[in-house]
Amino acid sequence: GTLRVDVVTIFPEYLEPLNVSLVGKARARGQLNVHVHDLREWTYDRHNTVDDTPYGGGPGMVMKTEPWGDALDSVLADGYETDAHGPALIVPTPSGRPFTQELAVELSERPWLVFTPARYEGIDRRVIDEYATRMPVYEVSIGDYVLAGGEAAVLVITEAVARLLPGVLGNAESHRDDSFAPGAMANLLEGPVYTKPPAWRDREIPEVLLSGHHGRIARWRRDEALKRTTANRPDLIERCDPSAFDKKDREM
Ligand SMILES: COC(=O)c1ccnc(N)c1
Repeated sequence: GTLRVDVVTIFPEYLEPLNVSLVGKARARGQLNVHVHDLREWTYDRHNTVDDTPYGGGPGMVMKTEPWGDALDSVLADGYETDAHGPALIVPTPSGRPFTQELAVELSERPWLVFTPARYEGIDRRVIDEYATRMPVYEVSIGDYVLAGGEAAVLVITEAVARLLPGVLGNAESHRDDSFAPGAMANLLEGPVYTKPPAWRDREIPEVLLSGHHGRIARWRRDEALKRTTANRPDLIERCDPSAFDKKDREM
């Protein structure tokens, strides 16, 4: 089915990239419906105020409840079930759960994602509490760093989810060997890749890749993946399951 994505933001122009490339094609094919809403449409004062100083003091500003409540009620007014077929609220925040390929898969199986990117200091907690009574709320971080707003995270999450939709990625198989994809490659980074020409500036292709020997090629790729994971992500190494590779090799 079609995935519906709604984004409520004070920077609608930031989401323009969702109209191009992979996500743009998925939209054109009707696999994805993206609606971007300007939060300021739901402000009624002269300055279109969306934030205010934090109770309890402290730096920065917090986004106010009323504009969000009116905006989300309007977005959800299209009617929705409150079960697995209904919308989920996705709140990008540095204090959220880590966004992973596994979470991307989980979100890609839902019919409707409503994103509420906010400024760094966040949205008044009562907004999340209010909508958590009607739908699943995913507070999601795309990494251990702080952004000025959550819009870039919406682009990241939407792209990671959209490419998993059936038919959106040309080669359906390419999910299987993704870094982090479940199965033998779970928790392993992909190794080096090569294509024509066979020689470039005196640099040639590893012989094994030209051998046509699929078993040796798979083993070489596994070893290269293990090398790269050890180098770049030692935290993943103890989680990966090399025995799964042996099974895969035996199949070869
Ligand atoms: C304002 O949002 C953020 O700064 C943010 C959102 C999601 N992930 C992050 N690492 C930061």
